[in-house]
Amino acid sequence: MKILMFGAGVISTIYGHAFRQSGYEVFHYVKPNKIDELKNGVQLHLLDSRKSNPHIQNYKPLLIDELPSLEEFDLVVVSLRHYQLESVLPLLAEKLGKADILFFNHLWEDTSLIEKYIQKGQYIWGFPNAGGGFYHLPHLTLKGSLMDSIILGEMNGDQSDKLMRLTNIFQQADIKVKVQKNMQHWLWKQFALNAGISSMAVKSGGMDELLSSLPKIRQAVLCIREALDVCKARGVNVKEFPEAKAFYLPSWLAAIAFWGVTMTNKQQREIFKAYNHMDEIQMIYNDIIKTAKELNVPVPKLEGISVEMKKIKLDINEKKVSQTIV
Ligand SMILES: NC(=O)C1=CN([C@@H]2O[C@H](COP(=O)(O)OP(=O)(O)OC[C@H]3O[C@@H](n4cnc5c(N)ncnc54)[C@H](OP(=O)(O)O)[C@@H]3O)[C@@H](O)[C@H]2O)C=CC1
Ligand SMILES: CC(C)(CO)C(=O)C(=O)O
Repeated sequence: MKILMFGAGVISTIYGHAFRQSGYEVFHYVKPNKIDELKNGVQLHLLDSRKSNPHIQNYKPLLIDELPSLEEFDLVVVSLRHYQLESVLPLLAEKLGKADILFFNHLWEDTSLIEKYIQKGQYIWGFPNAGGGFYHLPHLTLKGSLMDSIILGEMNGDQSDKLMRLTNIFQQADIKVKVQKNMQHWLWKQFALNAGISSMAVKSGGMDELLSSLPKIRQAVLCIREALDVCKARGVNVKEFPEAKAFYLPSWLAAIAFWGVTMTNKQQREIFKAYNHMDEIQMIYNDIIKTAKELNVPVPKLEGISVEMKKIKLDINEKKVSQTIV
């Protein structure tokens, strides 16, 4: 089995490593300037819910800086920040041939963006149940978690052969697949959850500060509800997703439940704490606010964070985590 990971970001590295562990031949297509940065590999500090011990290991990705024909591969995984997608679509389309692509990231547009370049039947969407961030300690280190399941679904809800084939590939790496019938709505809902949580983390001065304060978590719950209102205005029945429905409990109860999850699920807590893409947080926030304006959805709590969001520059979490694991 030959797999191409587009890039060597957090998600591509975590799953590239998991695929290699299960015997697949994994290549990472990276920009030329990354070859030198990655030549000594990446030190992984991963909580892996498939195993009892944390995973501490050096991963040396096989790197290529020229994209070959994608038909050579059994699976092509593209996991980028949502706002990077558009810039890579022409290149992917040029190299695609008869191959299929798994997009494995957030999406806030609709799929017409993708279909300007890639036909409906040639891609599928998934979402990782993993995450974290890179730290220079000074060796390049990826701190985060890998859970034992992912989300996957055809945009039209079909149980296609492609879906089955991809499910098998993940299952052989001990990763279960939870199939979503309405992937577009699932992705919008997920984007809204991210917007609410990560913008309140910024407002709180960091994820630790947020997760250790019930009043702040309650504010995050209220922000999430506003972001979910934007999804509702796009026609999403948010209550059909249990992880979103929980935020409609009375706000203190929802806050306690959320805090409880982060206390008991140490992998999820680690993802929240190690995640450090401050510019992505800013873009997700800006996108939610923009759509709220377009659709006339009031989002006063989120708008109340605009000053802090504009000031985002430095990576607060990076400093904290580096102190704890060196
Ligand atoms: N990190 C996390 O905890 C989680 C992330 N996600 C989602 O998964 C998606 C991916 O996230 P993540 O892996 O963290 O993001 P990263 O920024 O770590 O990874 C994206 C990678 O793609 C590379 N890239 C971008 N454009 C190109 C290009 N033209 N050619 C080659 N490489 C390119 C980037 O390289 P460069 O940096 O050089 O531009 C970067 O290494 C996002 O939607 C994110 O929200 C979901 C759950 C958790
Ligand atoms: C960890 C988090 C919230 C990024 O912080 C995420 O899981 C997501 O992007 O949906």
